[in-house]
Amino acid sequence: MQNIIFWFRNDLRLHDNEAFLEASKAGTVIPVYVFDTRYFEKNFLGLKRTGVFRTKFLLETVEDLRKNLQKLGSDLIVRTGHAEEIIAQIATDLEAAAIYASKEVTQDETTIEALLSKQLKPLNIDIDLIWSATLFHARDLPFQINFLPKVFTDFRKKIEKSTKVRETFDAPTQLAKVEGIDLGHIPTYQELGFESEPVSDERSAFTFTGGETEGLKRLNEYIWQKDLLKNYKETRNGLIGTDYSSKLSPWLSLGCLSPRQVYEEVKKYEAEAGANESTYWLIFELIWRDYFYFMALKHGTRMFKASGIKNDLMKQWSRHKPTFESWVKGETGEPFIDANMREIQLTGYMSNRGRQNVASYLAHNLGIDWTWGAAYFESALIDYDVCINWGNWNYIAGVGNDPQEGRKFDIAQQANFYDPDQAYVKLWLGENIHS
Ligand SMILES: Cc1cc2nc3c(=O)[nH]c(=O)nc-3n(C[C@H](O)[C@H](O)[C@H](O)COP(=O)(O)OP(=O)(O)OC[C@H]3O[C@@H](n4cnc5c(N)ncnc54)[C@H](O)[C@@H]3O)c2cc1C
Repeated sequence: MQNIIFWFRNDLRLHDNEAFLEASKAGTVIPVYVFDTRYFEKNFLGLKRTGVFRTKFLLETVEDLRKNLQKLGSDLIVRTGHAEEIIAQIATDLEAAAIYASKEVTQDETTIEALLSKQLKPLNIDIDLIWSATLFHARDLPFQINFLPKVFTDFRKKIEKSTKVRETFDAPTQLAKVEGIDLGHIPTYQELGFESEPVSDERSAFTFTGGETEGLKRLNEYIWQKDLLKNYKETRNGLIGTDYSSKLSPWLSLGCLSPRQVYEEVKKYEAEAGANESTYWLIFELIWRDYFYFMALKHGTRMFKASGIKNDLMKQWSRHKPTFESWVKGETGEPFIDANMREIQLTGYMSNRGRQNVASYLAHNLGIDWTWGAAYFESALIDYDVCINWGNWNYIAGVGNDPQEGRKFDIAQQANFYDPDQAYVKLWLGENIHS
């Protein structure tokens, strides 16, 4: 049987992984994961692109993936370096016939794909990139990507009317042994440039562990064991604790969970326990997630520029560092903002309600270049997803497609409504809520 390299990227799972399944059918699959050092470098703000909370989650995820592959008779080759060089080297050493991987959509990721493709050309090795990140398959969109509707509601209505979510793929049940190559070790925090692992905070709303196994467990706990889905729409704007929203985002972002798996579980619940607005709303949020992926596909690098996908060159942004730093540290003097910014700094997680408010505050109240906020989120968030993060920031900063021309929140009103007794603010800022 010919050797086929499977390059794991942001699809760190065995269930519903079409690319992996195809690779395992095409020959002896050699699973590889590369800790690409470019993602651990510092960005223009001097922050590591992948901060310590996401690193922890990623390390746990790769460890879990390796264990799950071992259970099927295979293993995971782990390397640290530049993905295109490492994958091409392994392919050469093992005389691989082809590389399979999941397709990505954004600039850095597609650049790496192109670099790999270039390295493979003289070796005459094919690369097969398979779409796997979204609920609705890119090929099933009822329009060409250039005609992606400018408004989310139009997108949602069109796709719900004419497109079916494809069925999930089962995980393979048995795999061939990986032989003739050093498996390599999962890097330590120090090897990735951190002094130590993060300190956990007992106030955290995210207390879970990385990996497909834990992701599937949380999905089951959220929908079935704790029966939380049935009230999701009413609780989702909560601020404290693990259960006000699903907390599936870190697993979805690394691909430990597939959105179609979540969809099927929701449908199963609806069939058994009944559908309601809440059960639909989780799917509605996954459609938002899809929208940002397709937006990234359509608009490319524009999403990362201050002028945004709208190419708004008129809007002037401040780049006043001390003001930005006060936002990062949670020292703006606005308690609701400061509490949220402390939470993200100390845990890597922040509620959706918090994210909307702090992003609006940075862009509209402080007038700071919103790309700084997005880059800070990239470093700090445990669930960072390039499409969702930059897409949401575009939207809130008013340089996206939002017909409302930006989302300026009245912070005091939001705090009164979502944190009426100040329990959240007190949790993060202490009893005397002056930051
Ligand atoms: C400025 C800003 C930046 C954000 N950055 C990210 C990011 O990097 N990664 C990320 O996963 N989410 C991001 N979000 C979206 C959202 O805040 C998180 O997905 C959500 O808070 C995660 O918690 P949950 O899984 O409990 O969400 P739930 O409310 O349980 O939602 C279920 C799932 O739906 C998707 N979803 C929910 N809200 C949104 C949304 N607004 N846009 C797109 N998809 C959504 C997520 O995959 C989420 O896991 C951002 C939102 C804002 C306003």
